[in-house]
Amino acid sequence: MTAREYNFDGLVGPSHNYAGLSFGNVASFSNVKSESNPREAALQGLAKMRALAARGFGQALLPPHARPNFALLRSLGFTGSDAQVISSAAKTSPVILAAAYSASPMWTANAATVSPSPDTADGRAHFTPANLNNKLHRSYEHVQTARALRAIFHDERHFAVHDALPPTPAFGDEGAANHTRLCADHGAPGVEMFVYGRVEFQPDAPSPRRFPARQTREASEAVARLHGLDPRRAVFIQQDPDTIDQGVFHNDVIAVGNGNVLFYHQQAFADEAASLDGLRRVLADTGADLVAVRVDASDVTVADAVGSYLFNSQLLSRPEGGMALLVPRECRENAAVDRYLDRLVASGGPIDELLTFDLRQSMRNGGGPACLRLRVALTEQEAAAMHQGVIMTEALHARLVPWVQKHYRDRLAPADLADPQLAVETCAALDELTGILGLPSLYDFQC
Ligand SMILES: N=C(N)NCCC[C@H](NC(=O)CCC(=O)O)C(=O)O
Repeated sequence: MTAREYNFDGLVGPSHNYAGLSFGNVASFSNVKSESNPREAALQGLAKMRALAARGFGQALLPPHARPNFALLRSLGFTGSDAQVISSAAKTSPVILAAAYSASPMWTANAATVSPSPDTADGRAHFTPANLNNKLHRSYEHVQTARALRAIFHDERHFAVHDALPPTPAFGDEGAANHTRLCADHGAPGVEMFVYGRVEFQPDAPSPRRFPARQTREASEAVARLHGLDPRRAVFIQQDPDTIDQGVFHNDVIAVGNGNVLFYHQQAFADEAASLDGLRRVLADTGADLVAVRVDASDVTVADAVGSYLFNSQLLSRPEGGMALLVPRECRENAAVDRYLDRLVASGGPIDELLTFDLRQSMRNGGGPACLRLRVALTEQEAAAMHQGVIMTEALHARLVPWVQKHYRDRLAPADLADPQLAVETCAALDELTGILGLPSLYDFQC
């Protein structure tokens, strides 16, 4: 069956800001309390979506979440009118207010894990929203994510959207950022590779010492079970705990795969040789040969990988053949990475084109091109069955740009989160957005 990969990018919400909420994410911590530009962030994201759609890649979007999250604030004891809730949270605990205001759902690689229909026992595409329970500001995203996914993938003959895993450290789940599907073809059964940072029920297993391992093996195994994956085609690999301690808080900061190609850093996995052997063997059973593009530490250090987000690139199969690597501008500004990339595309290997995008606003919170997208491989029938209003087209882009320009601020400082007007503006923006996307009643405030 022919199938095509769609990248569902997170549309950046109007409250995009730098609050330093993600311990272990170097960029989030370094840019804490600096001023953001939500308008520019949204336009940078839209420019990427538009360019990929224009090149013939499947491109769609996931809408932002309502902010601030009043349910969270009220559950933590802030009372009164919406304006009073904001004002008392701002006075008592600005960090809680920032958590309730985070635009982090823009990083849709963490929205869910997706198994396309050729991999699952019931022949449907399965989605499990990630519980993201390692960070307060991300731990409640799954509620709205499930709602949006159920609205878009509403046809239960084709799609199954599960609830998130139990929100407890044993089942820490960060979604597709730690999940890579390798295959001969999107429409053929593939190998699903789950990368975890620690094992809850085996306390002597290696784990990082400095920064948290957000994904557990137990969570990855549970998602594979929920999706009805064939155990012979699901592979579980441990991330190198030392790289987590150097700021590699998700596997997609150190490796990316597409088709039969795995582009990865030598220090990505705890046991590189065994991991690669296992993958190669399992992939061979599906009729595909693994092409491993290994980046040596002598060419690019882990620090350079984290600073440039080389591996947080999108590896894309061009409709006309060959693969392009979409990298953030920071890769061209890092001398070692820049040199490496020039050699990579000239090497005669599978990656023969570079696309460079300015995603600085998102990058400053540790979100590169690959963080901004959720990959969903769909057959033609499935693509026709999903909600069409979220598919990126020139026409949709042309409606969204003025919508952003009308509603988004061009500067947001931490103190601005205390301004009750920001909540009013956000609500108006999202209300209008549901009209543009044709997704009525997407948010609680609309019910
Ligand atoms: N690697 C992938 N797939 N995603 C990147 C997510 C970045 C996100 N940053 C933040 O949540 C920062 C928010 C702040 O500090 O304001 C995170 O750490 O979870």
